[in-house]
Amino acid sequence: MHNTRETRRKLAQPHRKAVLVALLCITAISGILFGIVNLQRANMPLALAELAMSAYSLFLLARVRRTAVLQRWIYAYSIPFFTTMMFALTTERATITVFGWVLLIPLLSHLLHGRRMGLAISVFYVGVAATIFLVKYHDAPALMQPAPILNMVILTLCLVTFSHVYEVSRERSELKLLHMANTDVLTGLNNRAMLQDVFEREEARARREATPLAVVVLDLDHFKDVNDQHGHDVGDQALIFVAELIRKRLRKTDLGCRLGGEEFGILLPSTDSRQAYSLCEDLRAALEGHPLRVGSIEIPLTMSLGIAELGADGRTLRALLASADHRLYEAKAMGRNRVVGPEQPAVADERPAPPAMLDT
Ligand SMILES: Nc1nc2c(ncn2[C@@H]2O[C@H](COP(=O)(O)OP(=O)(O)OP(=O)(O)O)[C@@H](O)[C@H]2O)c(=O)[nH]1
Repeated sequence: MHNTRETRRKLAQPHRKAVLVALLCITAISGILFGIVNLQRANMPLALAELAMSAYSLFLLARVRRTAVLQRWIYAYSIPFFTTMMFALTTERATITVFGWVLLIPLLSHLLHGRRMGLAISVFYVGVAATIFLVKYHDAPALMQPAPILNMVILTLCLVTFSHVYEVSRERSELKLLHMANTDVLTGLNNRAMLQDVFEREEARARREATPLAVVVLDLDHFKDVNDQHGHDVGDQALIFVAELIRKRLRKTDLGCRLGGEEFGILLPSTDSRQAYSLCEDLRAALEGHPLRVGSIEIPLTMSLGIAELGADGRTLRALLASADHRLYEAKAMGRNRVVGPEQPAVADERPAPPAMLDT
């Protein structure tokens, strides 16, 4: 249920903001300096464009610090900035050194727009700059030699490539770190931090769309005995086995996680407590019917489950986990290997107690 595109955007936001703020400060100062120099050289169109870019940067600087729509302001800055650069290249009095600024485009566009849009913007503006260069200097024999042209082409290609590789690798590393921060190392399920994140999003959606949402807490019965009788490694295998069972049974929109120890949590969007009960019963019966096999031994396992529903049991994850946990302990108290939900209070039933070997 993880939206990678949205996650990438969120992860990149602080970097992009920092780069944009730094750039706006540099543009505001250098716009004034170049504006003054070009006024003295009587290059009015360029001087005015530079002073206007400087004033615009100051205006954006006041906006971007608190904006919730950073990407729009990034476009609002980068496109006029790169276009002004192209305009500067076309002016009669611009010296050849102005083309040096073009080398900034691949770096800035990747830092501001990410790998895809950054590459597209780089290729477009570098292409425009190359065209201006050829139109302007096609009859300058000193420049139209293979060596200077090769220098410029290779230097530009290097900058486009390095900026792109850097951005791709930064994105991958951040996604990997985020995945590690949200994953339980032993079982590969999500952890409590991820449950909190997803709960906030799903609770807002449930409120907006008036749909139900259920939270389940489940705990292995007499798990201490598994560790004591078969060792900690086998206990770990049992946890992985149960995690796999949960993973297989859940929909893509559900979220299974390990809360800690032998306790697991499940978030079920668009699911009321009756539907959650049926899923929990399936899980309970599946574990009861499939003992863990380690070599030639079979280790019977059972679980107890408690269900809470958004609204009736509270609106925060803490309140829902507390209700589900409370019902889980009712299930334990009633003999274990059972499900207790708001609609199905704990009552003793005819189901056999968990395997005797684990009851020792
Ligand atoms: N192998 C393994 N054991 C763990 C892990 N985390 C917690 N445990 C063990 O899980 C056991 C939990 O024991 P208890 O809290 O007494 O619960 P229980 O034996 O399942 O009893 P009930 O919950 O009352 O049915 C302890 O022995 C912990 O050491 C883990 O990551 N791996």
